[in-house]
Amino acid sequence: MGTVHHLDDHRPTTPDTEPLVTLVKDPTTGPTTPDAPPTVPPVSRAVCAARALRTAATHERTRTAGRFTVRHGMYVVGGGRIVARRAWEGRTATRYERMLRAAKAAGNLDLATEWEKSGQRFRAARHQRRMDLLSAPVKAAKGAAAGLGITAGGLLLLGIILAVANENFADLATPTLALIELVRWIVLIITVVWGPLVALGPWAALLALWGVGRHQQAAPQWVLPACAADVAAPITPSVVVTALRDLGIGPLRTAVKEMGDAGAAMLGPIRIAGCGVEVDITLPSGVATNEVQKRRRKLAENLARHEHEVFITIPQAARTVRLWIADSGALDEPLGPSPLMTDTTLTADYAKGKAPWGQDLRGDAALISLYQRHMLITGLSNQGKTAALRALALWLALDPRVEFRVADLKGVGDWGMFDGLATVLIQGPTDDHVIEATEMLEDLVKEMERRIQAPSGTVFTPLIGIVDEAQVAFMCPVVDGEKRPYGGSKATSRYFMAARKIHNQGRAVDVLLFQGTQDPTDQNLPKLVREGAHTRASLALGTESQARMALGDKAVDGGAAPNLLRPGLDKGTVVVASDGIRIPAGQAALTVRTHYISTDDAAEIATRAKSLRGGVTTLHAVDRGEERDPLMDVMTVLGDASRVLTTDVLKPLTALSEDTYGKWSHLDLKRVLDGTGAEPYKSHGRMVIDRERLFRHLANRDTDGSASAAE
Ligand SMILES: Nc1ncnc2c1ncn2[C@@H]1O[C@H](COP(=O)(O)OP(=O)(O)OP(=O)(O)O)[C@@H](O)[C@H]1O
Repeated sequence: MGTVHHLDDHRPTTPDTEPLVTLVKDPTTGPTTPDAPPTVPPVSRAVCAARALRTAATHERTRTAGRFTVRHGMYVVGGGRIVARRAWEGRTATRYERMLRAAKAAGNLDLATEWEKSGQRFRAARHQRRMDLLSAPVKAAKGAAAGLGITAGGLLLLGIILAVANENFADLATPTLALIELVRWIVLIITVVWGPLVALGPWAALLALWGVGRHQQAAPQWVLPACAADVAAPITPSVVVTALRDLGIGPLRTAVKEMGDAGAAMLGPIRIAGCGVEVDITLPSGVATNEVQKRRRKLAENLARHEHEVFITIPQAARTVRLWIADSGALDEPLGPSPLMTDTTLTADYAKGKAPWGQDLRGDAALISLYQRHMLITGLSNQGKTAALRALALWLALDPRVEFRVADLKGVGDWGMFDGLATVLIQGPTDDHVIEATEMLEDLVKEMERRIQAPSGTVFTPLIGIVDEAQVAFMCPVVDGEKRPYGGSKATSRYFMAARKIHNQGRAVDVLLFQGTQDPTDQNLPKLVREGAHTRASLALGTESQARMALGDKAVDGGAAPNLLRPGLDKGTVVVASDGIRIPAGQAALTVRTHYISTDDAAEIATRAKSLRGGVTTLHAVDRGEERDPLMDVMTVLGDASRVLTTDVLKPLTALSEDTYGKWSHLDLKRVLDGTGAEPYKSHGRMVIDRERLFRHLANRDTDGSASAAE
């Protein structure tokens, strides 16, 4: 009850009584009454003191001061260690042995032999010096005696000359006395400064050790100032070796420790490469290249970089990894405009030319050949997939021989500029659009088969089918009259089978398929379709398994990692696996920052492409022979009856046009009637169509049509 009472008691309390805390902390103190002054148990003071002590000890200023003290103390200790080691190494063969071990660990046997020989030479010279030392005292005594004799003789001679010159016999001893006076003065000076020298000497020595330690940053990492790990730290051999040592790979750590300063023997020259540097590292035996590859983030952080700023590839040389390390922040700089925009006279050559797509990380132009290669580009939503794919198509459009058939299953106008350039342009996300896109692909298959049967040697113009947002097609649930699904990846799936056929046989007759898809899964991008593309490119993706879907196992195992691109920040950066682009030997993929061509700029390029070719008439639906008006045909079939069963409509429709309605199902009927107000509905348990409603729709449609025509 005491607790409740105190909670409700609003009388002022002195700060050090802390009644509430005391009651809560120590329920054994018994109930308190409002009249009795609150008791202050001794434990609360102890708690307060401990708390104050802890606050003081953990305060940021205390910690900084502590780190400062430890750091500078450790500089002296570390400096002492370094000086001692240097002195020791100067007198012994340790240095040669260390270098020998380093060269052996790095697998460089020639260098090891060199160091071994140097060590032997050092030992032989040292032996000689020691032997010379045995006879040194006798030589020194002789030398001293001779020196003394010469000096005394010299002084005497000088005295004689002085005595003769001054005609004073006493001058004979003057030079000797002057020397004695000099010695006396020197002794006097030394006795005066000796005291302060002895007092200051140790401090000067400590200062020197501190200087050495500070220069070498010889203190534990946790006490070093933050700027020691400067974000923009330049990449030096010692930075790379330390980063490798601290990767957490046991044998690598041991090898680097054995090598000490000589760990840099593992590194090739550090070369400037675009907006970063590149260095090859020959790993010591016992360390596999993929062990380093797996630790990309740690390596990057050890190098004071972000993960996306370090690329690890495996070049041809055995046991070697190649690091490309970006200058801090350089990858976030925007890339200049595309040559398609800057050079208005640019034309393209499908067979021999290469599309200027962007720049690789080294800053070299990334040029890609599209000749006889199917293409697949994937990525998360809004990362620049359409722009990257469209940039390639726009370059191809500058070759007037190339024919395009485009289905954009998003349909918000990203491909609108291909109107008047492509022979087919389907734009929209509905099932109807998927059906049209499928038919477009099936037409490509027919054309491909026709070309395959043509006499050998026939030259074909390139025919490029482009399906953007192809995942919409694979996920389409609609089934045709023969119960064949448009979507899915079964042997009966129409889109899938058409894509497969083009993949299998289109290349040789220049019928190609370019597909763009989003956020790949096994369902929206079936395995066989993924693997049928010769050029596979990926923008930022969510996971490594998606990266494998996008680029294939080989590329990912070789270091391709679109899943490590940063969604939103790395827009337009693609990882490409293709034999159409120059990929450095031993690498499986290339990271390309693509030039961004906006929709407006794309329209400008498309206008130029259109001027290169005669007018192209673009079909917005695939031509299925005679043009029929399904609603009018349904109306005809309904005749005078006010309501007709849907089952009774299909047959007469087929009689009207076998070609158009022969394969129609109830679903097709429903599809054309959707949105008309005359959709089939249930009457007495069976689906019917109402004549009156359809009539009303047609009447309105015709009025609207003539009204808009009159405008
Ligand atoms: N190369 C690039 N460099 C910089 N920004 C780019 C680049 N490409 C695209 N972007 C930016 O990304 C946005 C999305 O581009 P785009 O429409 O091509 O993406 P997407 O992946 O096709 O998107 P979604 O498939 O979700 O529609 C663009 O509006 C543009 O701002």
